[in-house]
Amino acid sequence: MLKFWKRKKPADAAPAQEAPVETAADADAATEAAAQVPAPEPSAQAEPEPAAESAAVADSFATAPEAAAEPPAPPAKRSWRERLSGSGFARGLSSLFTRNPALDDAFLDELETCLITADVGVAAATELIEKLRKRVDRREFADARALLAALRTELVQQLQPVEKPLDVGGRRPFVLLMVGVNGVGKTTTIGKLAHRFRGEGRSVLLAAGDTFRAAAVEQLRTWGDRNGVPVIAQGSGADSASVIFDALQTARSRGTDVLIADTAGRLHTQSGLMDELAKIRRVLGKLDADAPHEALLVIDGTTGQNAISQVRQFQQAIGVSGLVVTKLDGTAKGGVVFALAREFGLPIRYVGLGESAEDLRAFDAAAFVDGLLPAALGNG
Ligand SMILES: Nc1nc2c(ncn2[C@@H]2O[C@H](COP(=O)(O)OP(=O)(O)OP(=O)(O)O)[C@@H](O)[C@H]2O)c(=O)[nH]1
Repeated sequence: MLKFWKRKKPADAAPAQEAPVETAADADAATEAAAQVPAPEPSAQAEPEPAAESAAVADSFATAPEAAAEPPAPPAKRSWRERLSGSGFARGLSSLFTRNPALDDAFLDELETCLITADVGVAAATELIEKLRKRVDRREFADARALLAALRTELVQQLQPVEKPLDVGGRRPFVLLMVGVNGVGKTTTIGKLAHRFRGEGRSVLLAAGDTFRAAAVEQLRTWGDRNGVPVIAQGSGADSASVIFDALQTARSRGTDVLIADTAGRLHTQSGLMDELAKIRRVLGKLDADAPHEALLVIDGTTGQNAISQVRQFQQAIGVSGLVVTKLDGTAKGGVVFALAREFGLPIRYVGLGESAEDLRAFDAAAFVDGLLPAALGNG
């Protein structure tokens, strides 16, 4: 899980088998990789100590300085298609189009089933297929390749409204609250985000607000140490809102750019834990009426349509302002991204395409769709 923190020699870091640049998605990957060269951050020791800081907090800071001197080198980055080609969506479409099908009703029905099976959602899939069916009836497509190009355009158009990158530059500290159900990849995403923001030359502070799971604080500390990022913690069993409040006070006194607060994973049906999120928002509001500036809900991309009810419940509890969809590599079907976009229109800030730091990508609608579609016909 921690493999992305291992430092690589420059020769090792070069992409040994990088696919040739073939789409906007891949070109973007290269640009992002270049932008990820970490900039050094002033040592945490050199900053003034905050006035009121708990012993646990001071202890957390003591672990950071050495790592801060040597930020991790950027590892090789793989293309969106490489990461997404194993998804149910990509495999389904690929097997459908590679036999160069005739454009008849049976084919359109199969395509519709393929989209529904890939978690796009029944309403979205039906609507899309009906649009294509009308165009097939008007004989607009010469062959399956032409239809695939039209499908690509439709899919990109569906996702473009939610392609809204997160700008953490407007506030200082910019407070990011991470929420989500158990095991979706929240803590991993925090590690990746810390790495990303450090790479942009920003100072970062982590708040160990997951006081429910004993190992969570240690997990966060490990990532903090590796990235030269201090962690505010009070040990397990502490009040999550109090830890995050402490952290915001510290971030303000230190002039930190970004505060990322972890919270315990919770089932969206656990009302007590959902109430805790509302409390965190209230408590933060005492220091900064607008905090958190982003409430990021992390969704496991393999979850399927259950993701919809998760968003609904977290929306009610805390007011989600952005989404991260993780684990879209591997067994994820991929279509849930379209279902989420259609249902909520919430910005999809990032997607997780793997376990390494560079696999957390700023969401890019065209790159994502190109990664799902068969290369041989439409966009190879
Ligand atoms: N393949 C893949 N695995 C991921 C991705 N993001 C996270 N994971 C893995 O998902 C697992 C769970 O991640 P955590 O970060 O511990 O999840 P969490 O949401 O913090 O868990 P709780 O604290 O129990 O709520 C880990 O094995 C991660 O490596 C991703 O984008 N792709």
